[in-house]
Amino acid sequence: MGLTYQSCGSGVNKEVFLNRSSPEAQYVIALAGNPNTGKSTLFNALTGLNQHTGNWPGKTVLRAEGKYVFQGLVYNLIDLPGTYSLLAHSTEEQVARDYLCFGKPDATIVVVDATCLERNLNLVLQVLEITARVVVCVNLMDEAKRKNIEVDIYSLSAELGVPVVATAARDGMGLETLLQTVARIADGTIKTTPCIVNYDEVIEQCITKLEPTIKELVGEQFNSRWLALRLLDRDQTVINSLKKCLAKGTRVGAMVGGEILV
Ligand SMILES: Nc1nc2c(ncn2[C@@H]2O[C@H](COP(=O)(O)OP(=O)(O)OP(=O)(O)O)[C@@H](O)[C@H]2O)c(=O)[nH]1
Ligand SMILES: [Mg+2]
Repeated sequence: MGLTYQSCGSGVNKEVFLNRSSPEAQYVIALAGNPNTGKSTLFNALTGLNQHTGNWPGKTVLRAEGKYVFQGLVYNLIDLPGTYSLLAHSTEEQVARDYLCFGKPDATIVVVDATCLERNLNLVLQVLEITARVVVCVNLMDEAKRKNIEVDIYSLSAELGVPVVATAARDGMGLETLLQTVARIADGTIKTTPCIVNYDEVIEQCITKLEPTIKELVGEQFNSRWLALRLLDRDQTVINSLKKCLAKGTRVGAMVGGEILV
């Protein structure tokens, strides 16, 4: 839709085109979710920046970065493009997926739409396959209320094995609780037990065979189960990103020698 550096305005971080990690930040937090769930609205509310928002999908094309301070600590917040999956069928999906896997954020907020939870939970499960450091943010609670939709936050949290927080980002509702929860995930106070998809026996056997070799190659820094699944998919884009990451020996998303890794 022709989103350009100029059209993004001064609020959007230049990181969309040039990655600039805030050196004083203690933690890096990623914002993921389906298109149109309010990620950029949340990003703007927390950072005071002006990332593109609107009620059409696909506004955030590449990732943007800002920061916020909570209880004296600085958090770098990364607004990822909206995606329905992380299987890298599009640039947006690849940007989001690579950031979650190779950028190794300290916590990931998955923003879901309270009015169509079922569709959104597919992505939540995919994110949980990559990282356990997740907070699910059930946004648009005001819309859900208007439509008489009730969301059982406690049961959802119990089923997913990660904290779930209800918000209406446009009105600032629930943001304090969200920040508290994200802080506790980032500093390791909250340990999650994410719901992991179990595949057919033959696939699980292949994962078991592949994982030790992957761990030998990448150590504990990346999720070997998820990498095994992608290798079984023969996903060349993951292999390419992993090669880049290992060659640079650092987080994807970091600026190395003037080059952006994703
Ligand atoms: N009613 C209501 N509307 C919201 C809320 N949060 C966001 N919106 C609206 O939802 C629309 C989409 O919000 P965005 O923040 O652009 O969504 P996004 O997830 O960044 O979308 P993509 O960048 O396309 O992935 C905008 O019109 C927002 O004003 C909320 O809590 N309640
Ligand atoms: Mg957006």
